[in-house]
Amino acid sequence: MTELERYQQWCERAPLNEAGRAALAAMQNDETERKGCFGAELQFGTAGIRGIMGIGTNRLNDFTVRRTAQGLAAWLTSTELPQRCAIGYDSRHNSRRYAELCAVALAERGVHVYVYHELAPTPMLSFAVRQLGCGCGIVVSASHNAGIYNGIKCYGPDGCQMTDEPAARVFAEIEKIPYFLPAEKSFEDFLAEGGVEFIAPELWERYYETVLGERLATVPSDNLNLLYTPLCGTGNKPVRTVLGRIGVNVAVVPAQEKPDGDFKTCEYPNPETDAALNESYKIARETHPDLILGTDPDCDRVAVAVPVEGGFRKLSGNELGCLLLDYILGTMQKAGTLPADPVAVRSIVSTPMADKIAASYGVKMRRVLTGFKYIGGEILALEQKHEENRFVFGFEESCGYLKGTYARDKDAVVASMLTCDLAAALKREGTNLAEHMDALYSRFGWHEARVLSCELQGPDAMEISAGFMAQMRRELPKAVCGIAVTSVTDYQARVTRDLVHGTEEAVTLPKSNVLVLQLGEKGTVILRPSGTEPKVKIYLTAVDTDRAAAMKLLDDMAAEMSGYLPKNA
Ligand SMILES: O=P(O)(O)OC[C@H]1O[C@H](O)[C@H](O)[C@@H](O)[C@@H]1O
Repeated sequence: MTELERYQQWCERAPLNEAGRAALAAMQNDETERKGCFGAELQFGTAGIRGIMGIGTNRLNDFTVRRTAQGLAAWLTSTELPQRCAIGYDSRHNSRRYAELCAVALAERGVHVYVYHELAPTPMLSFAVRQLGCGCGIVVSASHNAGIYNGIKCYGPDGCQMTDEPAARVFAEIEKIPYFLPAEKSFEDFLAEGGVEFIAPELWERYYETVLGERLATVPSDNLNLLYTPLCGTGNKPVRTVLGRIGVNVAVVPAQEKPDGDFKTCEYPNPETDAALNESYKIARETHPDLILGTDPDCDRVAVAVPVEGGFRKLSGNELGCLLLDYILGTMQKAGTLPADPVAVRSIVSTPMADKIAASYGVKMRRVLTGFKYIGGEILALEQKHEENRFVFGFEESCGYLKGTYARDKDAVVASMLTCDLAAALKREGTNLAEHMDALYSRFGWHEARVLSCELQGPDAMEISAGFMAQMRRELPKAVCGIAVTSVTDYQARVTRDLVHGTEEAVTLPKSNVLVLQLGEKGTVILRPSGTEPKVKIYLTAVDTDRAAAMKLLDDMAAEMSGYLPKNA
């Protein structure tokens, strides 16, 4: 179907209210807007289906949400899996509404639905899927995206976001479903009949106990003064509960304490950005906490900053990953609790420094594609061999971390707890996370990293990003900053070409639109389109035994590589 045909179909058949009809009419002569709304249908990306809320096949709205849940229900009812689904949602506009629409779509097909009675973190949904023996799960959230977005993340029976294969099967079901199948019963009807029920408060308590069970510290962290922000999302209650129980003195950023779909004072609540903590910095200048910590709206990722002379040093996702990895492996090794043949996992775009830290404890780091679902997939593979206790830690440079196997998605609650315990232990030794990080750099080499990204505007974003990757494949740089490219890995073609020896090796990871240029021991350049936002990303790493040299190289690499970014930004 063409964009115009889709538009026409909605004009004729969509049961819209007056505002909806007016929005459709306004698009008639506005090709850009129409293309944005009807130019495509929402697709599964890095983290499920995500899009701007609005009218059309390419937007999140009652019809596309209902259809997605109907597709999920069609898939579930065609399997032997338990006919149960758990649903969670965050603080975004329409999140609760979409959660109810999803519940109805599943209950209509005889699936028993459990819904959180109030907003809850993504990892708590993952936990609920496992605890309640569900065949699938849903989180209504667009994670870190700006407030105009929302999304539907779909989970499998292991509590992990669906990986490519099941997601493709669900997607095939979604595509068979017409957009405007009316619902005969309401959410309240199903609640009254028992087809839908709220998740019991006991599960919250069990989750807290489980997270606390992952603790490594043996003394309270009551020497730590923390400034915390839930960034207007779901973290406020669970993070404060867990940190309270380990003794941390927590002050909360008032303007960001309550749920707010507009994310006022943090319009782009992405923990990868320094700006996510701007409001916290204002307060910290007055209150002088030991540490600042923020969790993103669905509380699966965490941002951490340390007050340093003259300001604040925000740790990157890679840095916190290295600190937590070293803390976990070091503490477990000392306590004699490190399992035999431990498994730690990172994504291919996360820092290789973690591999060196892991190796120093005799642990081999596994690498997976971008998307925490692939880390969850590694845990599932271990579980199938009854070896899940070998999993010690998983992380991504985008600020997602998991210790434990009780959830199969990144968990900012457990990450906050471990970070605070480590910070408290360091404070007792007269140091802090920033200095400790620098000590790791001195030991393992300075791995300076930066992500360049370019936001693509307008309805042609997908084509521009595809064009960018194709162009890079056609005209691969032979050198970056005068450093020869020693190998190129194309995850799409699933091959690594060693340019020094002229050999080729097959890539074992699934196909993905990613290109990796290796600059010998000096660094890497990785290119991929984002799967959650209209962006292309270039991940740079510069390595040197000298800090200034690594930073200089990184700056030079950034200057050179930014010239390759598409121009419509
Ligand atoms: O780089 P993107 O595709 O935009 O994804 C950004 C992040 O989104 C989600 O949080 C995924 O779980 C992460 O794995 C990913 O790194």
